[in-house]
Amino acid sequence: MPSFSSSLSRPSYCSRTSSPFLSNHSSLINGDPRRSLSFLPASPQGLNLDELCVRSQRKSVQSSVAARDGASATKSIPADELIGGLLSIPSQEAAKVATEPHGGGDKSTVSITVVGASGDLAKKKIFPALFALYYEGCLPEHFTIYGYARSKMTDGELRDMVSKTLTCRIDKRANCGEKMEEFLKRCFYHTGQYDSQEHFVALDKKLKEHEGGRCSNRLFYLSIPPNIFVDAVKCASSSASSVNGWTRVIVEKPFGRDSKTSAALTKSLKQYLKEDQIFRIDHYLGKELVENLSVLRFSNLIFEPLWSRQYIQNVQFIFSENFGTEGRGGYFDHYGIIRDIMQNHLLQILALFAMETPVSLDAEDIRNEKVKVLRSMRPIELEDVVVGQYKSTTKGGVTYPGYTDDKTVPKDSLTPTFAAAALFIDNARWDGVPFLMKAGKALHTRSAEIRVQFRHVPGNLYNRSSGTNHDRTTNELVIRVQPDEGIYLKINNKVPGLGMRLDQSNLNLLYSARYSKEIPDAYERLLLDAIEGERRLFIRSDELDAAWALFTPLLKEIEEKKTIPESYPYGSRGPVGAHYLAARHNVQWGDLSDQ
Ligand SMILES: NC(=O)C1=CN([C@@H]2O[C@H](COP(=O)(O)OP(=O)(O)OC[C@H]3O[C@@H](n4cnc5c(N)ncnc54)[C@H](OP(=O)(O)O)[C@@H]3O)[C@@H](O)[C@H]2O)C=CC1
Ligand SMILES: O=C1O[C@H](COP(=O)(O)O)[C@@H](O)[C@H](O)[C@H]1O
Repeated sequence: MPSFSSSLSRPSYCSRTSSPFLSNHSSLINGDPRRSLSFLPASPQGLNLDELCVRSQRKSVQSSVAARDGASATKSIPADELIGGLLSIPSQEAAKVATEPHGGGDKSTVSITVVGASGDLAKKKIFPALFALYYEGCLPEHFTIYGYARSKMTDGELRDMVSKTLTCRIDKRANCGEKMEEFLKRCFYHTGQYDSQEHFVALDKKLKEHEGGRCSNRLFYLSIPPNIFVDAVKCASSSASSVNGWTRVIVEKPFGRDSKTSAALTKSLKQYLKEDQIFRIDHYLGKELVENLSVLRFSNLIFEPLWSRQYIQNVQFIFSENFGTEGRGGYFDHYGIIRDIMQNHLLQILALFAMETPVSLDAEDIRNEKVKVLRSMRPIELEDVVVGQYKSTTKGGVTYPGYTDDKTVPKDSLTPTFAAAALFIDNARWDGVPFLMKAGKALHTRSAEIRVQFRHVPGNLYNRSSGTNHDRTTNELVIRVQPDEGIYLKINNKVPGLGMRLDQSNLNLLYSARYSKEIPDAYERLLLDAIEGERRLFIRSDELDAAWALFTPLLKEIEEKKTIPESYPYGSRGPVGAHYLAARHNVQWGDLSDQ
């Protein structure tokens, strides 16, 4: 098979040079192919690490920043703003940085602080993703990981906790134990309050010890409840920012619960951080098949010409989980499925799916196109939405709890655990095409997929000759995000034999059959991107504003009218209302007819 890999010497697993996105980005946008080799900071201004560390002494650098309206503008930004609010590099350190020769990644460090390290997400996703990156050789030579939380823990206890969550890649178990040991030795813990400058100053001191006078880059991952985001950012930025490299903060969702609260959060964060330091994570954008969506469309001649109202009858974004809110009812009840899944994960995929061809594969060009799609969306009508809530059911002698059986959920809660909606994009490409979304918890299966149903063949010859209505069996392209990642295209074919019977079959790219490699977790990709300063898969503030502008009026209406969700049994296919909704738009849910 032809290989698209470049000869750059980054480990092949984490090298995204085979991706058109990164090859363009690293070599053309930053103009410095070394960035992908040595973890030089991906500053938007195209400086390499050596330059940034030295120039930060001079108080001012030229920085090309993405303007909020998406246009790129070059303006002068004081270096102290650029690097996170502090500029107190000791002169010996500065001199050291300035006199070191260019070209090596070995004089920079990356310190990753997981804020909220004792929590569920940190254990489940962040530490395992960091280990996977280390295991595959994707982390820079000098890196340190700090867990930060209020819980009292020693370094050893953190390592114990983390070690329980680590797994090895299926295809490389050989020296896994050794790698784990090495990784754990790079993990440390600091106990502190999220609003204590003093505790962050102490963290800073420890980080500096590990950084050993090298040019330091710092990444903070806010894996804490949203009500303490701003406190933690305030303390991290003013007491533990890097003084000579970059400082970035990954912020987990929820980013507010409506336009107003989201804008307030953004405003507060921007008191302490520049937009280009904020990495708003939507982990669905880090999923392999979501990444592949643009590749599929823009690098295959056969798809892009079909990508419009002319050939596509409807598009479906389906998310389903076969478990309830177990353990997260308190959080969930405040948000509901529309905020938890639709306004972010599904809408982000929709925007990627429907955007116009970006000018380039640069983050700003892609995000500009996504924003345009979001701004072109028609306000969502309540009548185009169905909400549901799961109820208890007993199957095979086992009783599954209803949503309101969760002790952390009020008995009279109207929070939807299921929603289906028809959305429209009022632009020339998509005029009149229903974009259906469906998301639910406690359904019969766990899956996430994108379904593209094409129009019927005009004047289908086989309708006439066989007397069968083949208009029902249109082509359908399915991108199965999870599980069993794959892409398949439903086509019509003749059943072999002397007669003329038509059948529908799948042209199937099943990843597990095609590739022996394990698919990386979304958090691995996103953490690596944040370390590299690649913003393409993170949400820019204007994207977030547009997403909330679309959903806020609907959410308000649902809440004000106290819309009663339709009940559905735990483990079922969801409320029947979803079928009527689809039928009103002349659509059948593909996941139901595809069993
Ligand atoms: N868990 C998941 O699957 C997902 C989580 N997220 C988001 O990621 C973030 C972290 O999630 P998760 O790990 O589940 O959260 P947790 O509830 O587990 O909280 C993480 C840590 O924050 C501290 N904490 C919890 N509540 C408070 C509080 N009221 N005040 C101060 N500190 C508190 C605790 O650490 P300590 O007491 O030691 O300080 C806790 O271990 C949240 O924003 C969540 O919405 C997003 C997607 C999925
Ligand atoms: O963001 C969230 O996502 C998870 C589902 O993520 P997945 O990668 O396991 O599909 C969902 O369970 C959770 O409610 C939501 O907050």
